[in-house]
Amino acid sequence: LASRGVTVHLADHDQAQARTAAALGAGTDEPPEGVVDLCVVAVPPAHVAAQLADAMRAGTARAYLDVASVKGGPRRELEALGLDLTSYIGTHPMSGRERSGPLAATADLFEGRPWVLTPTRDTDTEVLNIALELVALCRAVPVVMDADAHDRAVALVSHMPHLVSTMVAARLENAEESAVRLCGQGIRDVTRIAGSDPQMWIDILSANPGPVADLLSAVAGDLEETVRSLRSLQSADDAKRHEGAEGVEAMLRRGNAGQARVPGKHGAAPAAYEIVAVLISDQPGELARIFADAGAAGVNVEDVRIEHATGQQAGFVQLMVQPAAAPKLAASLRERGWAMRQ
Ligand SMILES: NC(=O)c1ccc[n+]([C@@H]2O[C@H](COP(=O)([O-])OP(=O)(O)OC[C@H]3O[C@@H](n4cnc5c(N)ncnc54)[C@H](O)[C@@H]3O)[C@@H](O)[C@H]2O)c1
Ligand SMILES: O=C(O)C(=O)C[C@]1(C(=O)O)C=C[C@@H](O)C=C1
Repeated sequence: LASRGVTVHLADHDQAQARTAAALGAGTDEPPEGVVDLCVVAVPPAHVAAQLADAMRAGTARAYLDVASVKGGPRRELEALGLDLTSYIGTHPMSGRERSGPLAATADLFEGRPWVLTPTRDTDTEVLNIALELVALCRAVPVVMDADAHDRAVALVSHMPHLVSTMVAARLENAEESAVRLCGQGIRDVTRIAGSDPQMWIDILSANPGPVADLLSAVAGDLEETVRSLRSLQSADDAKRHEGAEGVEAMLRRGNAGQARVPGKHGAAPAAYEIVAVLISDQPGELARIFADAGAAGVNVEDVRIEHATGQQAGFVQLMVQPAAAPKLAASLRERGWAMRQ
């Protein structure tokens, strides 16, 4: 917001956090002089209602919103406090980090991501419009939903996956070092969010336990079925092994079908890009150089992933490009001296 010319006043119960955010260019930690247009509350879900109530009673802003990961609970808490909620709208940007605090923040975090807005019949149109302006300034994609429908949806796409990631990561806790050192990109993808703050997630899960328990129980059913198939694969009997393989294959194919439904950039269907993998060293400026060389080759890089090699000052950059452009890009980069993965 600050980079788009909005005056942002930062406040936090831990002053050092607001000061750090201000030092990073996110705004000022000085309080505003008068009433502001919009008050954005971004505190752990259990504190949202109290924080909003304080701001509303102090007449801080013309409109109020929160960004908590759950919507039904905070709304009901606010209603119980007897506040006038015409100036409030509950929202949730569907993008985040597994680390907390201003040092983990990035200015482009919400670009192209859904941002849920949960207006009710009581919400002022002016307040909804201010929220839409915020979403547009952050270059996110607004999605209007009912608060409880939102909570059921995020149980499926965020809360249950968080627990499954956590359980996979938990298997590593006491694993042999000789096994853990082999961690590749697959397990990094599956476990990244398991590094999140447990207190924040206790708040989130406490506000949405039923839908998450139902989904986890369905996952437990799939786990049991897959264990049965794998046990059949261990059998000496051909027919049983065949049955086991069919069971595992059916599970893997269901996974393919679900994964294909995960939206790509800007909510569009995932594009089928070709990957051009280039070896880079951990030197400053390597990425900039490779992007400049891709640009010089006249190829648009659609997406990028970086794979770090354990214990080495090197890694692979996966440049995702339109399939037709991949051979041209690979040839041009090779010509400019880059080492490519075949
Ligand atoms: N991290 C994510 O992935 C993500 C994504 C979308 C929404 N959210 C939601 O955003 C909110 C903030 O999450 P975050 O990841 O930015 O956390 P964070 O830990 O980075 O920031 C929370 C801040 O709130 C402050 N704080 C805590 N209690 C407070 C209180 N009572 N009064 C004032 N300040 C208080 C903390 O000092 C901290 O600076 C949460 O409601 C979370 O559910 C998080
Ligand atoms: O990618 C992350 O690190 C997240 O925290 C992401 C994520 C998610 O599940 O997508 C987690 C919780 C938030 O409510 C919104 C986003």
